[in-house]
Amino acid sequence: MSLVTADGVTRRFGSFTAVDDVSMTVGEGEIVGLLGANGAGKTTLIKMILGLTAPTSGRIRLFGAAPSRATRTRLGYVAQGLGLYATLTVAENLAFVTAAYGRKSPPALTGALADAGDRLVGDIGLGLQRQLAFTAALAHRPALLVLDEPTSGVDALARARLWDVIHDEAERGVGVLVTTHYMQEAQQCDRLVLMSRGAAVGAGTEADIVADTTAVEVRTADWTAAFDALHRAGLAVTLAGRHVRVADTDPAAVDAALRAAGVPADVRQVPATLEEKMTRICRIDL
Ligand SMILES: Nc1ncnc2c1ncn2[C@@H]1O[C@H](COP(=O)(O)OP(=O)(O)OP(=O)(O)O)[C@@H](O)[C@H]1O
Repeated sequence: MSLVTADGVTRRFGSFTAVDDVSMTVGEGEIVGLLGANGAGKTTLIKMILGLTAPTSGRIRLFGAAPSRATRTRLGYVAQGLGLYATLTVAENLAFVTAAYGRKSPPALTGALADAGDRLVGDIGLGLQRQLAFTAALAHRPALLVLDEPTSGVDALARARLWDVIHDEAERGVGVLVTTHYMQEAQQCDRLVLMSRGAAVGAGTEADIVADTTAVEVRTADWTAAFDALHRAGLAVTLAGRHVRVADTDPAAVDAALRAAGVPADVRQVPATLEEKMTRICRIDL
């Protein structure tokens, strides 16, 4: 069953279109990633799915019905700003959220959160705050988890732990909608929706999205000179090990820039990575 269905959803703010005719679904046990540059419309789409903002046109269905107080009790939401109370303790925050969802007692705190139970949330680190926000969002056993940039600002280990929780929930049948800027996180999703300037410009698996997009790989003994020359030519150049890669261009343009700088190199067209596909889209956004 589809937990979320967005059907041709548009949201305007005055004459500005923040979300433009987006259709998407999230099914049971599915992790759907929402990707896009800052301002692409991800948070606005999430707010419409949660029922916090009404679409200007189009239709949202949450558990088969229009978003409402009733549907809201079946979802867990971790906002970008986490929505915790800095002047309450860890335990008090959890008790408060649990009560707000009408459950009698909060779940037992475990691990580092248990050790920090009596500390004010404002005094604990961001990694632990994010862990608490997850625990609070999951306390009432929601059928759908909506996560807006859930791991931004936390270290790699804490990020991996949070993703373990996300995968565990999905395995129990919970649907997950997650926005992220991290390509490694995007690769953990079952499906992706790419947003640019409010519109969904790509959808499907990573392979579906990258499709036949290509990048250029440069092999050379003098990769620092090659990187420098391509950067100065205004190309989207990155380093992958000692290989120089250039997104959103063709071999002829790269060859010309390298020749002009007098850097001998072997230039070839290769399949793009997801990140390079995103670079392409984000450059269009600028
Ligand atoms: N209430 C509002 N009034 C006017 N414009 C808004 C409002 N909310 C969002 N916008 C605009 O809509 C666009 C999309 O914003 P949104 O927050 O959805 O993007 P985003 O993809 O979530 O970006 P980010 O990753 O930075 O949060 C932005 O240009 C933003 O300024």
